[in-house]
Amino acid sequence: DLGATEVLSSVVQDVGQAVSRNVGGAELLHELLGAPWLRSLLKIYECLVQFQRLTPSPFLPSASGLSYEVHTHTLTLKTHLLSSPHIQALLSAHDSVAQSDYGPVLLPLPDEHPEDEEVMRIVCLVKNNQPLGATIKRDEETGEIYIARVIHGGLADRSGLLHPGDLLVEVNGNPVVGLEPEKVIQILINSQGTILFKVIPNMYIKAMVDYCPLQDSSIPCPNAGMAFSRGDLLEVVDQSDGQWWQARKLPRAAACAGLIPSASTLKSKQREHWWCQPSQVHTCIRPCEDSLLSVTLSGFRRSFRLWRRTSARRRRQSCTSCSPGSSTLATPYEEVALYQRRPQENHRLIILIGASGVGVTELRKRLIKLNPSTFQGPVPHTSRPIRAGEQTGREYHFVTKELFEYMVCNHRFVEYGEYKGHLYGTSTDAIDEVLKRGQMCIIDVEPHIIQTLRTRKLKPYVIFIKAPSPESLKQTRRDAQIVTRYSISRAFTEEDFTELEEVSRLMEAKYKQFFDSVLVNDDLQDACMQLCSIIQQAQDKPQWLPVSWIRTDE
Ligand SMILES: Nc1ncnc2c1ncn2[C@@H]1O[C@H](COP(=O)(O)OP(=O)(O)OP(=O)(O)O)[C@@H](O)[C@H]1O
Repeated sequence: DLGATEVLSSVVQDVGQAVSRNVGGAELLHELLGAPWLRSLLKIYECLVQFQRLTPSPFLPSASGLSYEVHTHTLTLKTHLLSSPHIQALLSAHDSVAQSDYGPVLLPLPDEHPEDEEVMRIVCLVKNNQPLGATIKRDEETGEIYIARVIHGGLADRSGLLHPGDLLVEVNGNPVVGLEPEKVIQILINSQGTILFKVIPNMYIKAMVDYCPLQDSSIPCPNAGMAFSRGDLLEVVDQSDGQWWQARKLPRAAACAGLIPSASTLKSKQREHWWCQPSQVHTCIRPCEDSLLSVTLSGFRRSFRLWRRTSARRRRQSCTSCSPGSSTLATPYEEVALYQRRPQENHRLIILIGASGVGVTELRKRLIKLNPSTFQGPVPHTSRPIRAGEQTGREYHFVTKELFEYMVCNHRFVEYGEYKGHLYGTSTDAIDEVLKRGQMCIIDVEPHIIQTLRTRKLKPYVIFIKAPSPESLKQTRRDAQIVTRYSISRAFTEEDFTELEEVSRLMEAKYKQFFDSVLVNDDLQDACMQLCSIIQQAQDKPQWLPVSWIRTDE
C-alpha cells in the first residue's frame, strides 16, 4: 500500500512534467501540490490513520481517582506534583477521553422549520453558573425583542453566535415577540441545562451605490468609515444610530466593522447630490446615457437582434426628462438573505448580458446544444409571416399584428420592437413555459431590461459575459465573424476589438450591481464549461437574494 505522501510525490512528479510541456494551469497546481504545508498535513493525517488502526484503549478509565489514592497514601515530593492544577487538569482530560465523555450533548434541531428558515439562526448554549453576558431591549413600536449588548468575554460573546441587533424570536420554544423584557429574562433564569434561541440575525444588504468616506464631509470620523462599491455584500452589525450604521464586508475579511451611512442618510445624500448636478433635466436614465452602449444587441435570430439596435436608438431620442423620483435615485441598499432553491421550485431565470459581438449568442447556443433537455430559451413572438420550413412555436410564435399589439398593451412582453415593418418580442409567457417544464430558461437581453425581470417569481441570476483584452480577442476571434448593424457578416477588425472592450468595460461599470457572476469569454471551450458550472451553482447552491423575493410576508 502506498502512503498518501508517496502518492502526492508521484502526482507532483507528473504535474512537473506537465509544467515542462507548458500545459495551462499546471504551474499553479504544481506549486500547490508541492507546498510544505500540504506535506505536513498529509504526515499528520497518516499519523492519525495509523493511530486509529492501533485502536488504543485507556489503561485506566479514571486516572484522577488513582492520583487521589496515591496522594492520600504517600506523602512524598511526587504528591505535590500530582496535586498541581496542571496535572489535575491533564488527568481530568484523560478521563473524559477514556470515558468518551465529550458532552455537553446539545438538543436536536426542531423538526418543523418555519417558511423563512434561511434567515433564522438557531443557537444552542449550555447554561453554567455564568450569566449569559447579553442584554436585551424591546422595540416599543413593534414589541420585538433585540439583543442590545453582548458583554465582552461573556458566554454569548464566546459562543460567537449572538450579536447586538439580532432579533430574538424564541427562547426554549417560547415565542418572545411582544413580551416585556423582564418576562424574557425570567424564561432565561428558569431554563435549565441548555437554552435554545431562535434569532433572526443582523441585516445583510447589497450596496446599489458607491460610497467613499474620505469624500464625505458629513461622516463623524472618516478614518472609521468603510468604502464600498455597487454590488458589495455588507453585514450591518449595528443600527442603533439612525444616521450611521456599522457594517462588515462579506466574505468577512476584517473582524473590525466600519461606519457607513444609514439607508435614510444615503438617500438624502443622493437627493442633495442630484440637485447639485448641473442641467439635471437632461441627465437621462441609464440605457440612454451613452451612445456606445446603445449599439448593444443580442438575441438568437438575426432579425430579432437587429430590431434591438434600432429600438435602442429610438429610445435614446425619446428620453428627455427625469426627476429625482425616477430610477436615477435607486434604493441605496437592498436587503438580502441567503436562499436555497428547493427541488420542487422553478429554476431561477438565467440572464446573459454582454456587449454586442462578445459571444453571448454563441455561448447560449452552445449551452442549449450541450444539454437541450436541461437548458432552453424562450420562443420569441413575431408578426412577420411564416416562411417555408418554419413551424409556429419552434422558430417563433407567429401571430397577427393585432394580437401582438394587444399583448403589448397587456404588458406581456419583456422586450419587443419593430424591424423592417414586423414586430418581434420575448413574452413573459414564453419564459414561464420553459420554467414550468422544469427546464432552465436562458435568455439574453439588453442590460436595462434586467430591472423589469428582477421579480420574486423569476428570481433571475445575471451573468455578465465580459470581453477579454483586445490582444486576447485578436487571438481567439481570428476565424470569427461579426454581424454589423447593416446585417452583414464580416471578419472582426482591430477597431471592433477596441470598441468591444470599451463597451464591455462601460457596461460593467454601469450595471455591475445587478451582476451575480462575471465570465470572461476568452477561450470558447473554457467559457462554455465555466458557464455550465456557474449556472449549476446558481440553481443548487445558497445565494444572496433580495429578501422581498424570499419572505412570505412581502
Ligand atoms: N470565445 C470565442 N472565441 C472565438 N470566437 C468566438 C468566441 N465567442 C464568440 N465567438 C464568435 O464571435 C462572433 C460573435 O459572437 P456572437 O454572435 O455570439 O455575439 P453576440 O454577443 O451575440 O453579439 P450580437 O448580438 O451582435 O450577435 C461569432 O462568430 C462567434 O462564433
